Amino acid sequence: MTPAPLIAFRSVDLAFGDHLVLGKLSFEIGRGEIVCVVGPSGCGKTTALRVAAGLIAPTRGEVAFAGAPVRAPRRDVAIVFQDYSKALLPWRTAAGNVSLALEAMGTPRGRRRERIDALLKRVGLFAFADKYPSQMSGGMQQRLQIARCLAQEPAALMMDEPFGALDAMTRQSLQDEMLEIARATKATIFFVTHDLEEAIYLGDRVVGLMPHPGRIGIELSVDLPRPRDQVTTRESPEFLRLRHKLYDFIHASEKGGRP
Ligand SMILES: Nc1ncnc2c1ncn2[C@@H]1O[C@H](COP(=O)(O)OP(=O)(O)OP(=O)(O)O)[C@@H](O)[C@H]1O
Repeated sequence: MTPAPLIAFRSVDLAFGDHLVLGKLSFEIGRGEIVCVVGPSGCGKTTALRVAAGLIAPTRGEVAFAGAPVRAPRRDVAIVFQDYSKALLPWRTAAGNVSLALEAMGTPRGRRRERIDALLKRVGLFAFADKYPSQMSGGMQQRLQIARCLAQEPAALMMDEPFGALDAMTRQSLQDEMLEIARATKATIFFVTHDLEEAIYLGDRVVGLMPHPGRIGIELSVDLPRPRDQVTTRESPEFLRLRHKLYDFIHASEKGGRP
């Protein structure tokens, strides 16, 4: 018997006024699975993530989390936004930003320091505990946002273009750090990206949405060995085959037809 999915979209419609953004969207994400969602601009990727996170309610249908309908944001679901500068408090140090999440969780004062140190170590920022976000690079600020999310000990991480604002080298190192975090924490990851190669590199599965309204256009299993490697994985024939399929899908769906 296959285990019950952690996240299940069940025929989700989402309309903003009379604009139907998601139409009968159905797909599932298993526990511990990394599912990357791609699709042309405006097809509803962010909207799907916001529905799954309980930030917006579906117009029809439901998203279930561990079998229960999602009706509001959950403590065990953390969201990583692209815009780290808005997600962090500029007047708090790195340690202070992580502490905020622990305070919200009700972690006793005496246990916070140890947790903060462990979380900052996990994202390679231990030496920067006393620095303010403005004293950190974009990549470091994004790692700090991730550390703050991990403080929630989330069962699922919802990541909306988290590396979209970073340069190529920083992006690759954060991809690898994220994969290591996923391996170590066994968190389930719903990852939205424009970058088809990023989706294949990270994912166990890639879901491509078609627009008007947003719905599944393609689902690809990524049978590439882990741990993945920025050079050999990206050069492998299977990676190139998947990339080809996804590019064809995006081009066709941008033109409005199925590939
Ligand atoms: N709060 C809102 N009110 C009205 N319309 C919205 C709202 N949020 C999103 N939309 C519309 O819903 C559609 C899907 O937006 P969404 O941001 O989910 O797409 P996306 O696939 O993530 O796009 P992108 O790749 O460009 O980030 C767009 O047409 C957008 O204008």
